[in-house]
Amino acid sequence: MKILAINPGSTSTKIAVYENEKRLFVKTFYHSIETLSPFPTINSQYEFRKELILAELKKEDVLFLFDAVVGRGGLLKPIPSGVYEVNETMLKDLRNASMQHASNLGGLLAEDISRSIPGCKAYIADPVVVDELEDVARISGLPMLPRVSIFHALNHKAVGRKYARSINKNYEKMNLVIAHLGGGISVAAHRCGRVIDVNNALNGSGPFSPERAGTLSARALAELCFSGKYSLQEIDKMICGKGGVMAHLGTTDMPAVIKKINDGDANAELIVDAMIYTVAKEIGSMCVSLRGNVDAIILTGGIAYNSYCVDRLIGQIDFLAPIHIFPGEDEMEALAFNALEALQGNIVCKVYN
Ligand SMILES: Nc1ncnc2c1ncn2[C@@H]1O[C@H](COP(=O)(O)OP(=O)(O)OP(=O)(O)O)[C@@H](O)[C@H]1O
Ligand SMILES: CCCC(=O)O
Repeated sequence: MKILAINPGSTSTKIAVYENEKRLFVKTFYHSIETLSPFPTINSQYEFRKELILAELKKEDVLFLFDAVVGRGGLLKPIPSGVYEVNETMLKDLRNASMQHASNLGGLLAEDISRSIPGCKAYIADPVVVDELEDVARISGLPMLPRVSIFHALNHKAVGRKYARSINKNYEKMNLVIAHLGGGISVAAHRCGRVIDVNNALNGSGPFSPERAGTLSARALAELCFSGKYSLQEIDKMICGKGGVMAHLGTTDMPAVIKKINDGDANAELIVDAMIYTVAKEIGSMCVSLRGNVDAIILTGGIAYNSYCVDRLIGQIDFLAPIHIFPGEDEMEALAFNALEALQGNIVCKVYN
């Protein structure tokens, strides 16, 4: 079985081709701010990203050989974890998503490319809107603003399963707290294979991150909104894109920030320590969601490569449960393996409606 996986990110498009479980090639196209600035919306980047992918596949001579094309899915309606065959309802919701997110292009590109290949399936797997919250975790202090599950579901699930396999256990029988530490940060309580609580990593809840503001004072934010100084778009950017470390230090490049700290920048040190402190508190809170019954805490995402951040974080949470580090992310492999399982009939595809 040959599978094409597509993962559109805010500043990159990653593609990978798999023959069953073997990766044949992977390619990351980085998109500079200058390249993307002519596009007013994420959806308007569609043709640009599609042409890049098709040109690469032609170069590799694999264009018409796929059994499935699988894309990272976007801001759909909340859905259970799993693999979904792309259908008309999904395409419509991806085109009209209420928020911009690069992963909205994943399902659209998968369907478009698969259409010209006879018998080829189009899938998405574990999109950012995977929702397995317990009822109590949905309720906020305002009925009209319930808590919402938006997080790095694909990598959370892949890393949870990988850790369980590494100790010959079943992910569905374990209790894990997983923290994805990337440009955005999500911390989730996984109880027996279900994410019963997680911060909304996109929309201002939980820890602050390299580019997101995390939980803010509601009243102070309301005052900012009504100050007349900012548009909704500008406030949106403060919450997601230009918040967090970016707002304090003008960069999301954590290795560069750590270098500043090593060169004696006390303010950079304070900001990174503060970010780590918010992550540690969120991890503690997810341990409470699991009533202290936690088999392991797993740290993943780009920042998990960095010993400064990881050591400080561990220093604050090591009394809670054993900690394991899975740096980076496994999203391409997770997409391809999910598609392979669906093609082979080992899992039943879910229907989006
Ligand atoms: N070796 C490293 N040491 C420290 N930080 C790193 C390292 N590599 C990447 N990062 C930081 O991790 C963040 C990006 O992480 P990652 O690549 O997991 O996320 P992303 O795909 O950009 O965003 P997200 O994870 O929110 O989808 C950036 O802030 C980057 O500076
Ligand atoms: C929260 C979902 C993925 C991301 O944009 O960081």
